[in-house]
Order: sequence, then C-alpha cells, then structure tokens
Amino acid sequence: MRILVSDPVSAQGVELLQKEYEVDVKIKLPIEELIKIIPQYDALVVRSETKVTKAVIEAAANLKVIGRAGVGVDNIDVEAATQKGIIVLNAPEGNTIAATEHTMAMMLALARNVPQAHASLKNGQWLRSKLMGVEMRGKTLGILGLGRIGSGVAKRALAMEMNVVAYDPFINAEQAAAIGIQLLELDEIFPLADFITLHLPFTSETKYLLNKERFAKMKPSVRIINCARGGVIHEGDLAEAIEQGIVAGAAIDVFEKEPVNPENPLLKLDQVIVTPHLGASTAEAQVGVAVDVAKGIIAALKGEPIATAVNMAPIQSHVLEVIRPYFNLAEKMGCLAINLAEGRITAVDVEYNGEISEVDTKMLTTAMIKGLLNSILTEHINYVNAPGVAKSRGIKIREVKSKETANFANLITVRVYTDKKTHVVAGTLFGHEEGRIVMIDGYRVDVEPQGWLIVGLHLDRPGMIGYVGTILGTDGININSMQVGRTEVTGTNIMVMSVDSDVPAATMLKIKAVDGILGAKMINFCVI
Ligand SMILES: NC(=O)C1=CN([C@@H]2O[C@H](COP(=O)(O)OP(=O)(O)OC[C@H]3O[C@@H](n4cnc5c(N)ncnc54)[C@H](O)[C@@H]3O)[C@@H](O)[C@H]2O)C=CC1
Ligand SMILES: O=C(O)C(=O)COP(=O)(O)O
Repeated sequence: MRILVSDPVSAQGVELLQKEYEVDVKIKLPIEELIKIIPQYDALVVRSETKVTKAVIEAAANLKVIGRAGVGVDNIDVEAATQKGIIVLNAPEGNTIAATEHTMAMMLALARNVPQAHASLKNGQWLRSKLMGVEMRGKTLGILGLGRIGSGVAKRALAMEMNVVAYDPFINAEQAAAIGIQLLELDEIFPLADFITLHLPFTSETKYLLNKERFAKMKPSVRIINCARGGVIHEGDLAEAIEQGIVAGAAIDVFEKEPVNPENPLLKLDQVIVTPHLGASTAEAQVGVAVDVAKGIIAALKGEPIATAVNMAPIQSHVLEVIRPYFNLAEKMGCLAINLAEGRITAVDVEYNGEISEVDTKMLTTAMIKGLLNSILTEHINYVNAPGVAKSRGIKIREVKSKETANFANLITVRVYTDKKTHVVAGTLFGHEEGRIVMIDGYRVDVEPQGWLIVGLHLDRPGMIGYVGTILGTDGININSMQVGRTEVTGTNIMVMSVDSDVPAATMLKIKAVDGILGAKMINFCVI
C-alpha cells in the first residue's frame, strides 16, 4: 500500500507510516499534478493547504482514506469522499492547546497593540500615547463555538477575570455551567461583548456568521478574534465595520482564501493584527497531530475501527474500549449469517445482550453489515459506505438491546431475514479477545470464525460425518476441527467442519448429494 503526504507534517508521523507502508512526501503539488498521481495511492495525508476537491476524489481510484493532521476538514470534499466509500479522519486533539494559546496571544496582542508597537519601534518610532490599550479584566468575552478550543479559551479568560458568555447550540447549559460560564443566544451576545472570539467549524451554517447586520448589533468598542476559519466572517463587511468605527479592531489568523491576497482590505487596516494561519503551529501540536493521524491511517488501512473518522458515527474512547474486541467477531458473524441465508435479504436484526448493550453499539452493527455485504458484493464495503449500501439495497437494519443474558456475560445475535427463511447466528468472546460462534440456527456450537468452514445440516443418524470426511479426504482437503450441534428437537443435527483450504464447488456438490445431508454451505472467512 502507498501513502501520499501532501502537506508538511512532522517527521514522527511520517516515520510511523513508513514502518508499515511506502510513503511519498510531495509538498505544494499543483492540483493538476495531484489529480494525475492520486490513483497510485491508498491513503492521503493533508493539513489545510491541499484542497482535496471532488475532482481529486473522482480521480482517486485506489484511495481508501484521507487523514487530516489537524481539526478542520473544510479543505476536503467529505461528501464526495463518503459517496466513494473513502474514510475521512482527522486528528482533533493534538492542536487544541496550540490554537487555544494562539487565541489568547492574539487577544492580548490586540488589546495592547503589541504588533503595531513592535513594528513602529523597529521603525525608529517611540509611540507611547498613540498605542493606548485596554484591559481584559472585567471585560465580557463572547465565545462563539464552545468546543475543545472555545472551552479552553473560556477557562483561560476566566483566569484573567473576564466575564465569559458563549453561544453554541450543540452544548447544553450544564456543560457550560461546568466550565463556569453562561450560554446565550447569538444576538444576546452582541450588545454585551467587549471581545468576541470564534471557535466553530466552517460549514454552510456558519459561513459569514459575522456580517454587516451582526456587526451593527455589536458594541463599537468590540474587538474580534478569529482563529477558526476565514469564511465564518465576511471579510469585506468586517473591514468596512472597522473603517466606520462600528468595530474597534480584529485579530485574524485565518482567511477565506489562503495564502491571503495582499490586496485583502483587512491587511490595510492598522486596527487589524494578523498571523498567517499559525494557530496549530507549535512543535508540540505538530508532533501530536502527525502521530494521531498516522495511527488513524494505519488503523483505516488495516480495516480496524477509527475513533476520529468524520464521515462515520464518532465513537467515544471509553465506548471504543468496550466494543473494540468484538469488531472482528461481528464482521465474521455477518459473513457467516449471509452465507447461510437463501433468498432475497430484507432485514437484519442485531441483538446485544449483557453489559455490551449499555454502550453505543452502532459501529459494531456497521462491522456486522460490512462483513455481510463484503461476502456478497464485488464493490469494497467499509465502515463508511456499509450503512448506505445496505439502505440502497433495501435492507432494514435494526438494533435490539437487553441487559438480560442467559449463558454468556455478553452475547451478540444476528438474525438475517429473507423472503424464504430467517437465519440466526450468535457469538460471544471467550476471555478478552477470542471471538466464538456459539449458536447457528438454534444449534449450540463452539466455533472459531476463521479460515474456511463447512456448515451442514443432516439427519441424526450414524455415519453422516464419516461420509463427509471421506469425500473431503478423497479430494485432498484437510479437516482441522469438527463438531456436531444438536437442538432439543431430535431428527436433525448441524455439523461444522473447519478445513485448511478452500473447498471446490465440485466437492460441495458431492457433500450435498449424500443421502441424509439436508444442506451444506461453505463459508470463506478469508474474503472479508
Ligand atoms: N487557526 C488554526 O490553526 C486552527 C484552527 N482550528 C479551527 O478551530 C475551530 C474549532 O476547533 P475545535 O474547538 O477543535 O472544534 P470542536 O468541534 O471541538 O468545537 C467546535 C464547536 O463549534 C460548535 N458549533 C458547530 N456548529 C455551530 C454553529 N452553527 N453555531 C455555533 N456553534 C457551532 C460545536 O458544537 C462545537 O462545540 C475549527 O474551525 C478548527 O478548524 C483548529 C485548530 C487550529
Ligand atoms: O487544525 C486546524 O483546523 C487548523 O486550522 C490547523 O491548520 P494547519 O494544519 O496548520 O494547516
């Protein structure tokens, strides 16, 4: 597998990738060049500079994952990636402190005219009275977006004895109260705030969130800090508001177009201080995000679950810890259940019993669907596209949960409904890691889901196993384990044979033709 790193990321991250895969680092590629070479790669690592447009994604014939060494994924066409089944993941925690501290630096520099004082003094001017500042203590700070960075800024601002209020429709009052601040509506913040700082993602919702109308509602002494994304503020409106004295000043780290056009009106104003998107630029943050993104890319290429994928349901780390050992089992159960099934599949129920039912199991259900669909479709099914493909094929997926369990501490049961019959497979973990199938269609078994299995239904009479064993032996197929499962209902048994190699269709036909064999299926766990 080959990985392309197209923005500068720390060497530690690149080295991690190199331990497992071939890595090319090619910085500042023109987009045409990127489109030309992207088909050679299985993974792409970017920061904010590379624009991963729809055209890039369409050309990316082999791409499985795009890793963003940082937070914002607005430079990636996530929708196009999702449609193509490409995982997009980010590294959201590594640069939080860097961006938080840069925000504080920008706020203080803005309040005390530090860049203007520095520039004028280096120019030989001693401008003490012209560069009068304002204090932070006792001032009101309005934070728009109270996520990782916004809440870090809130804590630091409280330590500086500021009054802090915030707007974030996705945070509840208790979460804000835990930080020690009050949540307000957006329009309630404007007449109160002496400083407004932005910490929200750039989306269609937040585009030009601060514009002419909103500036008009603010205190004329307001100072605005933007270390989030350029397009969240209408730059032309901000420049105008500053020129007209509606806004006192601004500290800007991010621009709608980067690198910023030297003609951008904000660059011409003395009241505006700027940095060239330096929020994440600390040695510590760059190592942090590079290592995190490398780990994410490796997990994605190995088909393992990823905690920071942005185009899959996010998994909290404590949940991931509980469900991680079950992923492989869930996938294999999906594969087994679909191979047993006959007829047109209409719905799949996944039941979780025991303690596992108490955490968010959506991702495990996705793993099951991934295993199920990968066994029957030629297109590659992964965690990103599995739910969508199931939906497009009219398969209804339901989760059922109960803390109650009979024989096992935790049990996962999958029921595959077809227009002919319902097939049921149950599995659990032995110890912490060992996945076992413990029930097939009502028959109690104990099967390790790996390699190749033959599952056969047969009449409960002497010699059946012998017939099948002879056919396999004659055809040179080695059996490595075998068991027979019974239900309470007498008359039929299930035989499950684990074999060392694929079983040719001709051998399966011979097995099915044995008198007393009611059906036999070959399951190849190696395909998923
Ligand atoms: N200047 C730089 O170098 C850096 C910039 N960033 C940017 O900072 C921003 C915040 O990053 P994090 O705090 O890590 O993200 P986060 O996801 O932890 O926080 C974002 C917050 O914005 C809120 N939000 C989303 N849509 C909203 C809306 N329409 N109105 C109000 N609130 C909304 C969310 O509820 C969330 O609490 C992102 O845009 C990120 O790209 C992050 C790191 C470095
Ligand atoms: O993480 C983010 O969202 C950032 O804005 C940092 O961008 P960068 O990696 O420095 O290009």
